[in-house]
Amino acid sequence: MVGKRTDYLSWDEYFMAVALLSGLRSKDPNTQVGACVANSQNKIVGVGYNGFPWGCSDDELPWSREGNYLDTKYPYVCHAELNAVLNSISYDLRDCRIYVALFPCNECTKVIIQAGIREIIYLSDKYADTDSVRASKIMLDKSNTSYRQFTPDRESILLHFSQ
Ligand SMILES: O=c1[nH]c(=O)n([C@H]2C[C@H](O)[C@@H](COP(=O)(O)O)O2)cc1CO
Ligand SMILES: [Zn+2]
Repeated sequence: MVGKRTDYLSWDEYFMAVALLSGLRSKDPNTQVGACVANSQNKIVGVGYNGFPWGCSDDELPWSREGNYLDTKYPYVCHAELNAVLNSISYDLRDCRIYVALFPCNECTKVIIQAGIREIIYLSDKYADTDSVRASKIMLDKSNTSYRQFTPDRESILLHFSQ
């Protein structure tokens, strides 16, 4: 009897990889964030990445990090998590999980909690020492929304377009 493949992706690896793949769509030159929402049946119900709102051209708005506020990306960019929730095919995200490349900021955390998402699985926590992420954790703890860091069992996943 031929047994099953053994190196198939786990659900966590699969959804995190979809989040990272989505992040590759981002035009942000500094930080590309992707997010993937999966429901309790392990179906993907929303994906997103950081980018400017509909109709706001990437060629007309700045991707700068520094300078006058209005000349930076910060007031304009929609975060990956917000887009994943807004792009969702399901209105009700109760009991879903969200996979994100970067720990959610406080504004996305509000969106995640209000949408009813019950768990955040993140890869990087590079802004852990900011008040935004501290506020996220305060709100997540109070609302009993769990979060855990994704610990990969493999270094990378390779995709080949030529078979
Ligand atoms: O949770 C997040 N989700 C998300 O999409 N982002 C986006 C906004 C910006 O485009 C970029 C952060 O830019 P920077 O690392 O250069 O400050 O990542 C940032 C965060 C956390 O700050
Ligand atoms: Zn955010």
